[in-house]
Amino acid sequence: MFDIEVAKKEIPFNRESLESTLKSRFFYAPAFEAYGSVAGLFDYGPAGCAFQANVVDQWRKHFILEEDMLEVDCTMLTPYEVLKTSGHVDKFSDWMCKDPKTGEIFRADHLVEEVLESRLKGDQVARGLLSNANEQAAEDAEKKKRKKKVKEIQSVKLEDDVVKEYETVLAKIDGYSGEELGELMVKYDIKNPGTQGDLEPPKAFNLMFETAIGPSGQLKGYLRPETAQGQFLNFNKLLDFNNGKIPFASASIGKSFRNEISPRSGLLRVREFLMAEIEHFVDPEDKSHARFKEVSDLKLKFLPKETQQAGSTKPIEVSIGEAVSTKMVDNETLGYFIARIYLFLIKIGVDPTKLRFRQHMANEMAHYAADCWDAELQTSYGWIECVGCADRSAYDLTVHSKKTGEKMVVRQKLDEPKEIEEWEITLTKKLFGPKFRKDAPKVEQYFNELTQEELASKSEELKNSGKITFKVKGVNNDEDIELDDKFLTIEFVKKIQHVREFIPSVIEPSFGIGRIIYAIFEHSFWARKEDTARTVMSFPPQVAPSKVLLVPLQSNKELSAISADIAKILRKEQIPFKIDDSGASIGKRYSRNDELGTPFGITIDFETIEDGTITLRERDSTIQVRGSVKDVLKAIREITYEGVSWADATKNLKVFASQQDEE
Ligand SMILES: Nc1ncnc2c1ncn2[C@@H]1O[C@H](COP(=O)(O)OP(=O)(O)OP(=O)(O)O)[C@@H](O)[C@H]1O
Repeated sequence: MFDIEVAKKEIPFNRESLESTLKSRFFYAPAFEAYGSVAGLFDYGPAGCAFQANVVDQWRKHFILEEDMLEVDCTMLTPYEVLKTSGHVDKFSDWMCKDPKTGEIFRADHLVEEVLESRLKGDQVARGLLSNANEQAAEDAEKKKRKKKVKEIQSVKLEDDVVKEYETVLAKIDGYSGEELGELMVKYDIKNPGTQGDLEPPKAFNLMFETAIGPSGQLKGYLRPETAQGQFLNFNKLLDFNNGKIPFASASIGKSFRNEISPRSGLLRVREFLMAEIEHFVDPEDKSHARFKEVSDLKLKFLPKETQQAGSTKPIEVSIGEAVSTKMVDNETLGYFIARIYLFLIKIGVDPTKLRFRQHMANEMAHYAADCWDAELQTSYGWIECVGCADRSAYDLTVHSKKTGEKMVVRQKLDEPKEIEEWEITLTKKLFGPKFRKDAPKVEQYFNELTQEELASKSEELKNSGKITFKVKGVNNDEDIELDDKFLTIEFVKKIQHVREFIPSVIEPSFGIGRIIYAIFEHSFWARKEDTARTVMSFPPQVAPSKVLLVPLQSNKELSAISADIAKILRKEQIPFKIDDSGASIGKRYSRNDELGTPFGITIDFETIEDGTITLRERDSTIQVRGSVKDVLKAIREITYEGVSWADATKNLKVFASQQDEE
C-alpha cells in the first residue's frame, strides 16, 4: 500500500528544488522583476492565487461560518490618531543597527540570532558533529548566485557553559529590548558579519508605512499594519448587530503592510501580506467557551514560557483540556481557539509533526496582554510564527473609547438590582463657559473620561488642598490648570445598579496567510524515488489550485469531443479543472500537474469511445481506476468536497493497471 508519509521521507527535502518548482509553475514571483524588484514584495501567479483563494475559503468556512462570526472589511488607509491611540505610532517598531562605514542596516535580533547560530555550528564542526557545514553554505550561495561573500563557519570549539549560554539566549531571542540586544552585541562581540566593522547600538525603527491622506498633506495616515483596529472601531455597530449580546466575534481578511527592516525568506517576511484576523469579544469575568468540550481531548504540542526560560525547546504534549485546567493556557476561550487553529492548519495541509504552540514570555508580550500563544510551523528556515493567538484583555476598546469619548461597553440587565458605591463627579457647568470659553467641552470631556481610580485621587486632592491641578491637551497652552471646589464636587455615592456595564476582553487569533501558504508548500513537497526530477505537491484536494487534469490520450477528434463533453459537466458542477491536449507524453502531462498539486487525472482513451469509461489517476500514489464518467466524477466530488477517502470513494471502480505514468 502506498504511504505518502513514507514517500515524502525517502528523498530529503530540498529547498532549491521547491523554489524552482514554485517559480516554474508560477505560484509566486518577486514583484516588478523587470525593474529589478523590491525586497519583500511578491506577486502571486495563477496557481498561487487559486491556492490562496482556497485557503481563504476554508478559513471562512472553518471560522466565520462555523462560529457565526461577523465579517467586516475595513479600510487599509488609517488616520494617524487611530494608530497613535492604539500604541502603534510609539511602539510598533523593530530594533535596527547601522554600520556607519558601509551604511548597511541589520535587524538587531536577527543579527544576534544568526551570529550565535553560526558560532554554535562552528562548535559542532570542531567537535566533529557536523562535517560539511561550509561546503553546504558555499553550495547554497553558489546556487542562489548571492553577490555577498558567505560568512564562513569557523571551526571553533566553545566552552560548554558558553554553548549553554548561547542556547539560552537563542531560546529567548524574541523577547529582548533594544538595550538588551545592544548589551548582547557588546558581550558577544557581534559586528557586521561581512566586514567585521563596528555597528551602532540598536535604534527603534517604526514599521508602518506613512502617507498623507488628501491633497493638503495635512491629514497624516498610515497603511494599516494589522486589520484589528478597524474591527475595534466598529465594535458598537457589531454589538448592536448582535442584539447587544456577547460573546461574539468579528473577523476580517485583508492586506496589511509592514516596512520590514530586512525582508527575507521568500513569503515568510514580506512588506505587504494578507492577514485573516478574528476579534472575539468576551466577558472578562467569564472566559469559558460553550464549545470547549468539543475540543478538550485534542492533544497538542506546547512550548510554555517556563520551558523557554530554562533554555529548552522541547515541547510538552498534553490535551488542550489539561492545558487549560492547569492554567498553562489562561482560559477556555483562548484554549478553544488554539485547538481550532490546529484543526484548521491540519485541514489545509500543514504537517502535524511540524506544528507547535509557543507561549510568549512576559517580556515579549504586550503589557496589557493576559496570555499569548503562537502557532509555529517548522520549515527549512526554522520554526516560524504563522498564527498569533492573544488575549488582549480590554486594552484596545479602553484606549479608543477614552480617546474618542465614545463608550465601547456591553450593557447587561442584572437579574436582581445591586447596590454599589462609586465615585461621581458633578461639574458646575455654568462656570465652565466663562472660564474656558470654546475649550469648555474639552475640559468637560477630560472629567467625563476619568476612571474610578483617578476620581478617587482627585477627590483626595480636592479635600486636602481645596483645588485640583490637571492638564488638558490643547487647553491653556498645555500648561497646568487649577480649579477649586466651586467648579466641581467629587463624592463617593451609593447607587442601585440595574444594568452591569463593562468593556469586554478580546481574544485575537491572527493569521498570516502567506506564511501559512509557504509552510504548506514545504510540508507538501516531495520528489519521486524513481526519478527525483519528478516532484509533487501533495495538497489536500480541497485546497489544491485545480482539482482535475483532463488528458485525451492522443490528438484525435473523437477523444477531443469526449473531453469537451466532460469539461462541460465539470464546469457545470464548478469543479476546477484543466485540459492538457498538448503533444507531450502522458507521463509528462501528469508530472507537470503533480507539481501544481492537481489531485486527480482523467484519461480519455480509445476504450472510452467504445464503452464510455474513463480512467481516474490519483496524484500521490499514481494508482488508476476505471469507471463510467458519472461514477468517476462522483468519486472526485466525494473526495474533494465531502472528505470521503480515496479507498471508499473508488471501491466500486475497477483498478486499472497501466503504464501511462511512464515516459
Ligand atoms: N512581515 C511579515 N510577512 C508575512 N507575514 C507576517 C509578517 N509579519 C507578520 N506576519 C503574519 O501576521 C501574523 C500576526 O502578526 P503579529 O503582529 O503577531 O506578528 P509578529 O509577532 O510581528 O511577527 P514577527 O515577530 O515574525 O515579525 C503573524 O503570525 C504572521 O503570520
